[in-house]
Amino acid sequence: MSMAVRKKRLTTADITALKGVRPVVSLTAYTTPIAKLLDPHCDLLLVGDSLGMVLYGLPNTIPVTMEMMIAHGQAVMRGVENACVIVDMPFGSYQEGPEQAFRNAARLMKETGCDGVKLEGGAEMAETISFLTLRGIPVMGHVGLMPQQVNASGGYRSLGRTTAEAEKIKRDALAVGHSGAFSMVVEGTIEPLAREISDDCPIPTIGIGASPACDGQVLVVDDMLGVFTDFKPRFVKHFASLAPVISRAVEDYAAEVKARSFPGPEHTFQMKKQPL
Ligand SMILES: Nc1nc(=O)c2c([nH]1)NC[C@@H]1CN(c3ccc(C(=O)N[C@@H](CCC(=O)O)C(=O)O)cc3)CN21
Ligand SMILES: CC(C)C(=O)C(=O)O
Ligand SMILES: [Mg+2]
Repeated sequence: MSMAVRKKRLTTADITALKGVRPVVSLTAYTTPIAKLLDPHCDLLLVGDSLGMVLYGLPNTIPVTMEMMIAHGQAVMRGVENACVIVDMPFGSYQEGPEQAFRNAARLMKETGCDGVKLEGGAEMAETISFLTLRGIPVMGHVGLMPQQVNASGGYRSLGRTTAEAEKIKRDALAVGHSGAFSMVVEGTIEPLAREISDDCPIPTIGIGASPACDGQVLVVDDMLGVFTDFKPRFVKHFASLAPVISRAVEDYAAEVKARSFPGPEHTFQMKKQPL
């Protein structure tokens, strides 16, 4: 007798348990077909608010809404059977305090079926992270370069080069690390600082522009595939260059339409052959 066995998706607890075992593999995902392609190879898929810049052409992540995060969270959930799925809380949906954060995080969980949420912030967010985790919402932290602070920090630059800056980020990481968060993103920090944080925090650090010293890595999928090319930060590696592939395909299509060589007979419907 054989039973159909379905392997269960990774939980946030499974991600935490990977610390000290092997690096956590993570990428962003925003759509069902891309989630299906990434799912077998990734431990964690992040529905990042970077979708505002990557999918919607916005100048930064500030205008991203709950409705956008819910729509794309639902799309990604339809494509996964292995990876843990985390949805970014957008700017303005959690900074007022723990109650506002819980209300919006619960909405993301209920309406998408995701495994947890991510929010940006250091020591000032530790109380909010504890409030959510104690009430059943797994939270991923995000310290170092925090893109939702772009209007306060005046741009996207790597951090931790001065001792004052490094000490603040260290304090932030430790506060998040002891707040109940299951894991945290460390973004845009120098290697020695990322190593110290990873050594001293009890939860996995997932780096982006934060060196190989982290307990895992994450990249924006459109960056690593070479689809999104408006800017290329130093930390991005193009594992493929799809932009020119897409351009060439569209160029060929345009030429064939103009030449009437597409659609061909194999793409064309005809009347059934009738008996004479
Ligand atoms: N497509 C995309 N990829 C990302 O990694 C990403 C987003 N969008 N949107 C949200 C934030 C913004 N991020 C960014 C954007 C630009 C740089 C950048 O241009 N960095 C330069 C300068 C670094 C410095 O001055 O220290 C670099 O060369 O890395 C870094 C992070 C990271 N996140
Ligand atoms: C790159 C990750 C960490 C992120 O926050 C995003 O994609 O929005
Ligand atoms: Mg984000």
